[in-house]
Amino acid sequence: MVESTTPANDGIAARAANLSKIYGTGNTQVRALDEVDVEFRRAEFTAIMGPSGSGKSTLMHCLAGLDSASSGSVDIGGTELTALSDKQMTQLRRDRIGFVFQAFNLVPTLTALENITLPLDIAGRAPNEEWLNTVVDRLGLEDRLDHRPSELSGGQQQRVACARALVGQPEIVFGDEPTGNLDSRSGNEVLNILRAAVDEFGQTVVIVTHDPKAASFADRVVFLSDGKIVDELRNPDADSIMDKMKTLEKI
Ligand SMILES: Nc1ncnc2c1ncn2[C@@H]1O[C@H](COP(=O)(O)OP(=O)(O)OP(=O)(O)O)[C@@H](O)[C@H]1O
Repeated sequence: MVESTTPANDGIAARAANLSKIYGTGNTQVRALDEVDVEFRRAEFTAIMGPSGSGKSTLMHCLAGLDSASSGSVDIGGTELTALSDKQMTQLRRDRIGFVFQAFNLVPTLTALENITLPLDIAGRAPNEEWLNTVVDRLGLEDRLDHRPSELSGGQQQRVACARALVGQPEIVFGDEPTGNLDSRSGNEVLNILRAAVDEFGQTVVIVTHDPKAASFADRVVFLSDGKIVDELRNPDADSIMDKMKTLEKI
């Protein structure tokens, strides 16, 4: 396990400092992130929004150690990611970060339960049975545990993906458009689960979304435009988020 190198009790689960990401070279160069400074507090639910191409996925991928920064730094719970070897980065992603993707990303040949415990199995960690039962129960998956993904609805598959992300009690859960492939009812179920994970279990959650309704479940919405953080809202409602997005899309 990659341990924190600074005290983990500063209340910050993840931090980007002066973070830039440049794709390509010469004429085709794109500055996807432009000196971004942002912090994500523990036990908070944050949504990242912004017009298409503003850098949302790039920011999330750099924060989650799925992509590397061109300059600047990213810190997860006191561990500076740029200082890690590939092996240490893989371990950090496995042990300290949970992921929920738009496309669910479940293993088709495994049952729901096997999918949920897969990251722990790979890490050689036994699940905490009480916590596993709590998560399964809270997500309403008790009678679906022996089913394979193809035998589950999209909403159920995404609930399995949420259980997989939460069961290891990671320091932070990242969601890349976690409701993007779901109807509004299933999407609301997933958002309620993420909200409850924050409120009841002190989980830290950061999602990228295009949907103002989804973002309104968050404690805080951070707005990106042209690779920069340009605004944020606290305790937002869907209307105020939509108004903010309209002004950004006009720029
Ligand atoms: N691998 C890549 N190579 C070159 N350019 C890239 C790459 N990935 C992203 N970009 C560019 O970086 C910028 C930011 O992309 P990013 O996917 O982070 O935006 P986004 O806000 O998530 O967009 P969307 O809402 O459309 O998903 C865009 O101009 C995009 O074209």
